[in-house]
Amino acid sequence: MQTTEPDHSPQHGPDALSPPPVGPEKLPGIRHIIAVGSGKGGVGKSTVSVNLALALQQLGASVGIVDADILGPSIPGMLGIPTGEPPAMTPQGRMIPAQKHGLKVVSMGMLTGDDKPAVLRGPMVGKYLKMFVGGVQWGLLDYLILDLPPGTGDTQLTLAQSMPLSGVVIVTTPQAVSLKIARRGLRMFEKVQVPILGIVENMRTFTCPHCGESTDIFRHGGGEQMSQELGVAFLGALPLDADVVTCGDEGRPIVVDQPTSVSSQVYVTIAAALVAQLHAAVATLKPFVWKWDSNQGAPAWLEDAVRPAGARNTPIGLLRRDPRTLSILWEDGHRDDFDVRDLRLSCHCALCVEEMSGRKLLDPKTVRPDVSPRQIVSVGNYAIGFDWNDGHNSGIHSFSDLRALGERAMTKNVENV
Ligand SMILES: Nc1ncnc2c1ncn2[C@@H]1O[C@H](COP(=O)(O)OP(=O)(O)OP(=O)(O)O)[C@@H](O)[C@H]1O
Repeated sequence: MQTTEPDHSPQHGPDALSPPPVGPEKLPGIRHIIAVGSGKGGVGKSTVSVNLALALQQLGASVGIVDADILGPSIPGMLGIPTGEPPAMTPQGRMIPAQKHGLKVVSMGMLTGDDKPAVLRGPMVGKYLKMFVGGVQWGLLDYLILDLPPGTGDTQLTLAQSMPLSGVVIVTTPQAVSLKIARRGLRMFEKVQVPILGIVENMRTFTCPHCGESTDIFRHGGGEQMSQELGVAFLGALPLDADVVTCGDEGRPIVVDQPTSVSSQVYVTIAAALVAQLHAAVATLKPFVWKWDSNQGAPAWLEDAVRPAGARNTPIGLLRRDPRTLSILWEDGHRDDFDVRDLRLSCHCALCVEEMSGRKLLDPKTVRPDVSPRQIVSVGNYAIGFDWNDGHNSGIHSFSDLRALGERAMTKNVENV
């Protein structure tokens, strides 16, 4: 039988210290299901999952965690939960999760033990995953964290398509190779319409405990740059910290063992940013296919979602102001009005701009004055794609490009005054 601690987890709902989680429950009793993923292995995804869960708990939420790495479970070890002891079951045949440090936990490691590999075929992995989420007596949870295995394969797709995820947090380290793979993982989630809640950069700066000098061993700021490029929130950067390893190995995660350490404080900041993102996500635009002439399928215009500290690259409204003008309202309250022909001219797809040199291939003289969109579609939560009435339909405008375009136009107008 799996040992469980008495339930010290905070109360669900109005008593919580953090802003109450918003939105309808994703599963009965569970407000938000949040996947934590990465492209590359070993970037600290499980460490982040565990400490983020504990930091959310510190903010007053009740939190569960599923070790969705069915083939290589590591969460029991990090939390100090004995492995190979099957969990207790309710009379109705639902699994009772283990409890440690106030978190409710389910992992394949509890069934198989640490050193016995679970040899399962793809469909079985999917079945276990569904059981670990839907077949568990979770009780009331504000957040259920799913620690995904690395990669962009079957498990991630099964989860993304079969679970009502509130979104995914992507963990990366600052090296180029990790960023590249994280970007691929991010795109996969966007393709299957899972909101990206933000990027966490792990192992950024190492501060020598002897001399106090800081070194960026794996470079610096790549995660932040990626978030800007893709218009995705940057949740925070964690230092490279030897104590994180020791704490993880000893089953006492750093947020529990050293709550005042720099790492723990960053975790609490990341948890708060994640909660803010979930609030914002409730108000963000839903996917759309928008017929320009008839305005059928027009996306929302959510003025109520404007926040002074809102993201610059997150649109909260798109509007056909008149047949020649597309307005975009950004979360920080700024509005851009784009002439649709200017948007056609600014297309930078491979047909309009030479990829290697950046040389413009599109001659403005060849673009008719009355060019306008036939259709505009959302592309993940980072861009829109245009189908133009001149037959061109390969261009995608990312929100960060559109915001920059609006800014350039504004500067030009000021210069011309
Ligand atoms: N910020 C950090 N500073 C130092 N070490 C860290 C940090 N984050 C994680 N680690 C260490 O890196 C190793 C890998 O971490 P972890 O197992 O969390 O990665 P993962 O991405 O989940 O791996 P996998 O791909 O196997 O699932 C562990 O030894 C962990 O203690």
